[in-house]
Amino acid sequence: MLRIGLTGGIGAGKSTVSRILTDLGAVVVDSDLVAREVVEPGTEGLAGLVAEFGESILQADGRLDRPALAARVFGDDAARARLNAVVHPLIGRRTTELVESAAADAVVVQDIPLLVEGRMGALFNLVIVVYVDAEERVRRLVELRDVPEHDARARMAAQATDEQRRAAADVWLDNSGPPGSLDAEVKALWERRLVPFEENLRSGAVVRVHPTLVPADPSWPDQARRLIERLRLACGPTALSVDHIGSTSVPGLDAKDVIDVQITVDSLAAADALAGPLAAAGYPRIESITRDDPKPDYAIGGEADPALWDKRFHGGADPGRPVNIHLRVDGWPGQRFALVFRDWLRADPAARAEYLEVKRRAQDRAAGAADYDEAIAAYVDAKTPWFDAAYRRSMEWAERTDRSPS
Ligand SMILES: CC(C)(COP(=O)(O)OP(=O)(O)OC[C@H]1O[C@@H](n2cnc3c(N)ncnc32)[C@H](O)[C@@H]1O)[C@@H](O)C(=O)NCCC(=O)NCCS
Ligand SMILES: Nc1ncnc2c1ncn2[C@@H]1O[C@H](COP(=O)(O)OP(=O)(O)OP(=O)(O)O)[C@@H](O)[C@H]1O
Repeated sequence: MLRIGLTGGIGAGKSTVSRILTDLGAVVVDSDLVAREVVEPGTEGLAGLVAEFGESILQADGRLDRPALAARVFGDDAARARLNAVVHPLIGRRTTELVESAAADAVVVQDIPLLVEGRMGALFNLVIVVYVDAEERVRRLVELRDVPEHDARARMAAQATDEQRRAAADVWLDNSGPPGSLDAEVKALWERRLVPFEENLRSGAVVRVHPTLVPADPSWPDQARRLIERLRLACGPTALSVDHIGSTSVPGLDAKDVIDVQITVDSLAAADALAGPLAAAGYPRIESITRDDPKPDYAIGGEADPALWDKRFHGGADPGRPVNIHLRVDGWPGQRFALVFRDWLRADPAARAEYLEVKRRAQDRAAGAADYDEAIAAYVDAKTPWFDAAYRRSMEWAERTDRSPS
């Protein structure tokens, strides 16, 4: 089962996107509908609200007077917090039941207006944000849905900002265009990313990309941050630290469009214990980067016992975001080097330029390869001699500047 979180500010078009996804075959769980269900007459939810806000929030027929409650909570942070404290746990429980009843191969889309506010992003394999500028949202709510303008604005003020939503978004859908303008984009997302992602997740397949350099992407650190949040959740306290490493962690450095992350653990046995949870979260283990090289790490730092370079290696199931996940043991040379090498490149423009040249040559060598495995092997081989020296240089730099990895 692939779990997608769908969110956006009020009036941005979540329901519109949900409908397109439902037509394509997704199982949609709508939090606004669940929120209504848990306060139906006779429920624990409605009793809780009456205990909190009094009988004045009931209509004559005993049902919740929604406009009356809305008038009390939008514009009053404390009252809204009391409302949320009553209903959110009930919404969460019922949502879990609905999600668990979906088929094993379902793409489940949870439409959650308050996903960002509730910091729920890491619970999902992917977060989709629907965006429309606030003034246009007000216009649509007032003109198309008859929402009073002050109510629309009060709700917006009670929600996350566009900037906060952008930071949480793996996929950003701009719904500023005319009706229907998102149809093709959502269909392409479904066919090219969500369906293959679900298949990969179920079969344990990982996404591989040919080693081609792309210009530095300023959104890499944000993408890594979301990946790290998901990995922390999957690993729990067994992960002593989860860090963005590699070229995508060095601002301005062109790189393969693959995010590298290091999970530090206290033993290889601890890394092995994480294989199951990581695979379930969409990050299955790979035996080796290349077909012929059972020890994928660079044979560098010759003074150290090669066994101390051992690690576990995982990839990702999302076709839209290739990742390399390195599990290494705390204090072993490879674990330290990953962090020191990153910090050295961040601090030293000349080292960065040198490394870029090495990567360009490696890319050229990989370009002639017959298949993926050969290409990666050629790419890694071309970089290894430089890495051997870079290991010593970066470690010397760390000692000289008295840096422990930041
Ligand atoms: C206050 C209530 C009774 C008003 O009902 P009403 O029918 O007017 O609105 P409805 O529930 O359809 O929500 C419409 C939109 O308002 C916004 N909204 C609703 N509740 C909240 C909230 N607690 N905080 C911020 N925005 C909210 C969302 O964008 C939502 O999509 C109702 O919104 C409610 O019970 N809210 C608490 C549950 C909740 O948080 N729901 C939203 C996400 S799960
Ligand atoms: N591209 C568009 N152009 C114009 N109007 C649109 C567009 N997309 C959606 N709308 C309209 O804007 C309004 C809000 O859209 P929708 O109901 O999908 O938003 P929502 O994010 O689900 O809102 P809510 O937060 O209330 O659940 C609706 O009346 C919808 O028909």
